[in-house]
Amino acid sequence: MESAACRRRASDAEQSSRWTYIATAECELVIVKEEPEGGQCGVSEAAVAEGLYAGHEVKDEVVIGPELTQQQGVVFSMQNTVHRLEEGTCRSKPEGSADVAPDSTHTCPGDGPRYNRSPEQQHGLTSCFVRLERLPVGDLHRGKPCSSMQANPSASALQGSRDQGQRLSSNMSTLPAGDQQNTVRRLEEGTCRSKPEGSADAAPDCTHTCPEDGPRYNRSPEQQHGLRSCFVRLERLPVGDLHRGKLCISMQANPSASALQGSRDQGQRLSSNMPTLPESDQQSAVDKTEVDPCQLQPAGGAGAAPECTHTRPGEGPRCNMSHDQQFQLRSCSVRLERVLMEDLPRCDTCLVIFHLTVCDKSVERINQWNSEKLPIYEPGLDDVVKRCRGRNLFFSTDIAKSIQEADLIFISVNTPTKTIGNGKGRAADLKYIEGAARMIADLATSNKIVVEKSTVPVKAAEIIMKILRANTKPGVNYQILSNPEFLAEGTAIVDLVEAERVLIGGEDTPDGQKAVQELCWVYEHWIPAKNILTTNTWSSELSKLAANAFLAQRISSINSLSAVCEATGADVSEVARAVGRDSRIGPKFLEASIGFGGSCFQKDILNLIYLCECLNLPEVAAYWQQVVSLNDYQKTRFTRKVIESLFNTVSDKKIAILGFSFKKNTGDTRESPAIHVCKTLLDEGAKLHIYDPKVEKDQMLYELTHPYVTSEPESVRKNMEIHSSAYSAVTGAHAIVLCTEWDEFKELDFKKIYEVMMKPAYLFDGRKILDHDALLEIGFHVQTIGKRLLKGVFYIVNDNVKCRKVVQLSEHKDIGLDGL
Ligand SMILES: NC(=O)c1ccc[n+]([C@@H]2O[C@H](COP(=O)([O-])OP(=O)(O)OC[C@H]3O[C@@H](n4cnc5c(N)ncnc54)[C@H](O)[C@@H]3O)[C@@H](O)[C@H]2O)c1
Ligand SMILES: O=c1ccn([C@@H]2O[C@H](COP(=O)(O)OP(=O)(O)O[C@H]3O[C@H](CO)[C@@H](O)[C@H](O)[C@H]3O)[C@@H](O)[C@H]2O)c(=O)[nH]1
Repeated sequence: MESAACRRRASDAEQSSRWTYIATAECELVIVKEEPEGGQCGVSEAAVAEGLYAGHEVKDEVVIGPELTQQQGVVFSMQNTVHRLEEGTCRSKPEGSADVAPDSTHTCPGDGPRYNRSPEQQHGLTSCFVRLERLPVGDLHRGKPCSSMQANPSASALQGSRDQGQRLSSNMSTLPAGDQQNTVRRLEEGTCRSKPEGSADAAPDCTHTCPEDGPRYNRSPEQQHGLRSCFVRLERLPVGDLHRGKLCISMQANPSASALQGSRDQGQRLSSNMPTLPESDQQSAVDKTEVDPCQLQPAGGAGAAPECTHTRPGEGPRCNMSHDQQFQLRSCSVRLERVLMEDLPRCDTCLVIFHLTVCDKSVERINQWNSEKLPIYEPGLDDVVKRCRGRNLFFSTDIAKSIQEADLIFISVNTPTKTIGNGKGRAADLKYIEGAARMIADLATSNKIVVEKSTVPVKAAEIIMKILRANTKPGVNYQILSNPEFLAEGTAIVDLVEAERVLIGGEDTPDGQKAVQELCWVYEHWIPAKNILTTNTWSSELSKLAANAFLAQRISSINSLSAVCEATGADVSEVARAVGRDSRIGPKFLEASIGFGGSCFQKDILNLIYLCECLNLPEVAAYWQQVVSLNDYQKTRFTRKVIESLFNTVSDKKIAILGFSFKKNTGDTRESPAIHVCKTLLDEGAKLHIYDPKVEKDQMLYELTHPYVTSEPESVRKNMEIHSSAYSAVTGAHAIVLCTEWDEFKELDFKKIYEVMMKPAYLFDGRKILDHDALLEIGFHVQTIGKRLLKGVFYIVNDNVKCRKVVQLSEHKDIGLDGL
């Protein structure tokens, strides 16, 4: 497929002409008007006239020359900004503007008159849409050319420039877009290895920590200060922010050249009213200002402006503001932000700039999302919700309103395995997807991009498409995209913020590709463009199922080998390490366990199997079926080992279960292998004492008394006890069965535990996380996955030499000193 940058240009070019920014090699930015039908892939006549493009010439008013390269990507990333401008502009009346524009072609929704603006006024406005943003985390370590950072645009260079934002990024433009962020890192960490003008020679006392060789140069604080501006990056504002009409008042002001003169740190200058706030609050300040800029009564401001012509409803009086005050407000509304190095790894900005409303038809869930105790446990999630809820993140059951207001709608509803009817036990139940699509069709009143986020069988987007397009209202168009989610529970935030890849599939039509680019643009706020893959819709849907199938297949493969290890004396961890060292195989997802769990793997492979059966591909279906069957075998094999080791009966024995969630760092119990273990032991008459750091009591009861698990829920309730600590769960137990790899289990005092258990004390480590030698030494009988453990007995040979005699632990007999 052609590059995203090029496609974006091409799709932009299909629309009417618009403004764009072009950077010159001399670190100047010029605004030119782009004439798509004349230019090739975005080069305009004006740009050629400016001498910006070697090899391009104008013939008969048509630009002839080579296709633009990726280098211009950043330039194009600003186009939407500008585009918006022209599209909606503000409804405030700019000074000196004509009255209500009779010929206004503005398409911004909502009421109120619009005003003609002279090109100059529009130019002034463009700077409003510019936003300085800190740079995404992922790209920081590459150490690309420093030379572009030397330039510290002088005050005079800024004079007369109305669009300071552009100025600031002026020296970036000579680098390919993708590399500009790397530049930034160099700056602060090591500074540059290029010799800045007027600097001392290689710094003897250089304390720079930047790795790699080459001399470094001292920079005066001034030079360093100057460099700071390099951290600033221009970005267009997100779609969601643009229709709200919040920015109007603050956009009138166009700070004068003199206001800029003498400022070395334009970034700060632009956000001049921010530094007085604690840094962490600067963004909220921006929001607050946006919420109601017009009603601010600035210190020293005149009273309500009598001639105020703002027409937005529901607003109080507006205040006259001095030029300076306006300048301050302006920078607020525009959200010019200083780039703070310490912010970089956190990616707050990307959470702040989009307005998200999460809707669920479950009132209970939404209430939980709006409460202090969120409905799920996920590391880091509380912080994110706390920071964003009520600002740009909202949880609501008002689905109608949310659908009507949104530009993009993500369908993220559940897609469980069917439990009845055709395809029962394998096919995905798409009733929730269908329900969501019908709701959108009923409620939408404007164009929507509908994004299929749920994991679905191939061709599910067609169902959504059919429903939406069969119910389309006049003036409402839909584009349907597939954008599967690859995050894993327990690491969800990191997986989202630093996604290795984002996959977007769309229709291969101009409108489809335009929608794809809109979504790409959203992700590009924090994901490097090279990590965003675009495909057709069906490839995207299938890739999600395939990814999960591959991951699960690796686990089943290593689990199958764990059985071989136990039978032969090989150690599955060593085998996994050796095999995973082959870069073609890789080390991840080779951890043998009691079997994979979670709401996705089994469901999605079954889904794939069903698809293969429907496509009359029985051999392929059988291949993937084996991954699930092996997983069942592994769970059964482990539980059987527990029972056999305990003299083949667990009836009335007290068994402590450590861990109930399907993996560590989540409270999710869906398809947890612990359920299988517990069910089997309960069926055998055991008394279970369960502890999990994050799973609630009710959730365990729900899972173990579910009709799929037992026909005697009362008996289950009687035979299980849920504990709030591992120590209380193990007291008096015959055996411990560790089902989840929670880190805290590694820290337990097993000597203490051994003391309070029945003897012989058995421990079954289903996750291979404990120190088995130490446990054996304490006296435990230990069994684990993929390794035959030897019971060792130490005895004193002389004063300080310890010798260990090993005895195989296969015969279920307690081995004391007499047995040696
Ligand atoms: N959980 C994960 O880690 C994960 C990761 C990747 C992909 N996925 C996929 O994402 C989808 C959702 O997974 P989940 O774990 O969040 O499921 P979930 O069951 O926890 O949540 C789905 C929510 O959708 C709500 N819902 C259903 N129909 C609705 C409608 N018409 N309107 C509003 N709300 C509706 C339900 O009330 C429920 O709260 C699934 O397809 C899953 O395969 C999940
Ligand atoms: O080497 C391994 C890795 C995992 N597991 C187990 O496999 C299950 C699934 O783990 P993981 O994949 O880490 O968690 P999920 O949240 O289920 O995430 C999977 O399922 C999601 C939903 O589709 C996808 O988005 C993710 O990419 C995919 O990893 C858990 O029981 C793990 O204990 C192992 O037994 N051995």
